[in-house]
Amino acid sequence: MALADIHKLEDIQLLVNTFYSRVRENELLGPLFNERIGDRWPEHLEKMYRFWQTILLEVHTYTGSPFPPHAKLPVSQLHFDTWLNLWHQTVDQFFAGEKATDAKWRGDRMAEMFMYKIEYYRNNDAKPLM
Ligand code: HEM
Repeated sequence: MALADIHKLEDIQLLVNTFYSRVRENELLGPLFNERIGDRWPEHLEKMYRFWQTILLEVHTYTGSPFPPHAKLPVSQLHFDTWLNLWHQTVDQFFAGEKATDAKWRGDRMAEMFMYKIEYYRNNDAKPLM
């Protein structure tokens, strides 16, 4: 059966829940997330539904600043590649279409931007404003 595209909040929830359950089990990424998030996983997942709902469904429920929690993470390109592999795999497992393609493209762009900014702040002793 052909896969449907991402249309509604329940689709985002399936995507986000499956993705983060894989992240938590991942050897490289799991400890990084679990150590920081601890017992706040329900809140993190809720926030990520809002983030992706805002980007993909244009329902503007996310009002945070995505970058600051990443600014000082001890991560390299390998962490972002691992994150992106899991994200692409999870999107492709459940969905196909314009929104699914956009979800992967947005993930790529955000990862690229985060890695760039992380390196910039590492090399320049400056503080991120947003
Ligand atoms: C190596 C890859 C990544 C790691 C290790 C990582 C880790 C984290 C951690 C630890 C938090 C903070 C949770 C908390 O303490 O509340 C967070 C928040 C968040 N992450 Fe990531 N992340 C990664 C990649 C990404 C990418 C590629 C995106 C976007 C596509 C993203 C979007 C977000 C957003 C929107 C938040 C919530 C920010 C807020 O508080 O409003 N992350 N991430």
